[in-house]
Amino acid sequence: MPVLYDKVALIGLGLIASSMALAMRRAGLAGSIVGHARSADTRAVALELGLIDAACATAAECVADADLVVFCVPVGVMDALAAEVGPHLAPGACVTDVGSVKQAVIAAIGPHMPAGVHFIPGHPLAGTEHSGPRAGFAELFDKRWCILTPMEDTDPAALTRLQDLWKGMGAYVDQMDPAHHDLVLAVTSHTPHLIAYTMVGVADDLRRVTDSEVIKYSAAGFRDFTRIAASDPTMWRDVFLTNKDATLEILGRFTEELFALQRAIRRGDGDHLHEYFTRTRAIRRSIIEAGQDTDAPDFGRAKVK
Ligand SMILES: NC(=O)c1ccc[n+]([C@@H]2O[C@H](COP(=O)([O-])OP(=O)(O)OC[C@H]3O[C@@H](n4cnc5c(N)ncnc54)[C@H](O)[C@@H]3O)[C@@H](O)[C@H]2O)c1
Ligand SMILES: O=C(O)C(=O)C[C@]1(C(=O)O)C=C[C@@H](O)C=C1
Repeated sequence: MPVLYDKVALIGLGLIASSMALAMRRAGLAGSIVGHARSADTRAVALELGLIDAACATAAECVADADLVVFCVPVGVMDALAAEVGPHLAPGACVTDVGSVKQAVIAAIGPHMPAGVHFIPGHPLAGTEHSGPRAGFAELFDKRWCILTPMEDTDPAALTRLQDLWKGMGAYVDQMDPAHHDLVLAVTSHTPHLIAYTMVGVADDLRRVTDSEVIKYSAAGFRDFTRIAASDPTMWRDVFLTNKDATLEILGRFTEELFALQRAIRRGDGDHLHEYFTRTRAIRRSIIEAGQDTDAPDFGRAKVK
C-alpha cells in the first residue's frame, strides 16, 4: 500500500490510537507517526512499543506539520484539545476522530477548525474492554465497519484519502448522517453497555447474599456482560453524557418492553413470552441468513435448525 499521509498525529495513546498505529504500520500507510499523551509513562510505553516515532508532551506540538490529526481521546475532552491545537494545524491538514458519539464531537471540534483544514468525523465500530497503549493490536479493525460522517461541503479528495486509510487498516467504510449514527449506536452499543453495567451491578449486590456463586457459576451470557462492564469508566461516562437524547429514547423503549415481559411473567402469560421470543429468534436468523454476521458461530446453520 502507498503512504497516504506523510505525518500522522495521534492525540491520546490508548487502545484505539495504538491499534491505528499498528494497523498503519502493518500496511505502510503513514510516513511517520507522532503521538501526544499527558503522562510521560504513556509516551515512554508508546515509544518502546514502536507505536510512534516521536512523542510530544503537548497536543499543540504534536499537530505541527501533520497532514492527518486523529483525536483518540474520550469524547468529553475533545473540545478543550481542539481549542488547543486549532491555531497550530497545518493548512490543508485533515482532522478526524474516533469518538463513539458524533453530534457532540462535531459540536466540540468543529468550531475550532480553521479555514482550509478538512474536518471529517469518524467512528470505528471495533474495540475491547481494555485501555491504554499496551491494549492495541493491528487486527482490531479487520473486517469491522468504520463510519464517517462528512459534511455536505467536505472536500471529496480529503474524504477519499481518509476512506482509503481505514480500508488500508482492514476496515469496511460507510458514511452516515451524525444524528442517525448516534441513534443507531444508542441501539447497538450504548444502551447494551448500560444494560451490562446494570446487570453486573445487580449481580454484585446479590453476591453479598450468595458469596461467590454468581460469578462462579456464570453462564456465557453473564460472562460477556462482565467483560463489557469492565470497559473504561471515563469513556462510557462521556458517551452517556454526550449521547443523552438518543440513549434516553432507546432506554425508554427498552423499559416499556421490559415491563411488558415482567407483567407476562407475573401473570403466567406464556403466550406473550413465547410470541416475543419467537420474534427475536426470527430476527437473529434473518441476520445470519442475510450474511450480516459472519463472525457468528452459527453462521450458515440457521436454516438447518
Ligand atoms: N474502547 C472502545 O471499544 C472504542 C471503540 C471505538 C471508539 N472508541 C472511542 O475512542 C476514543 C478513545 O478510546 P480508547 O478506547 O482508545 O480509550 P483509552 O482509555 O484506551 O485511551 C484514551 C487515551 O486518551 C487519553 N486522554 C484522556 N484525556 C486526555 C486529555 N485531556 N489529553 C490528552 N490525552 C487524554 C488517556 O490518557 C488515554 O491514553 C473514545 O472517544 C472512545 O469513545 C472506543
Ligand atoms: O467489543 C467491545 O468491547 C465493544 O464494546 C466495542 C464497541 C461496541 O459496542 O461494539 C464499543 C464502543 C465503540 O464505540 C465501538 C465498539
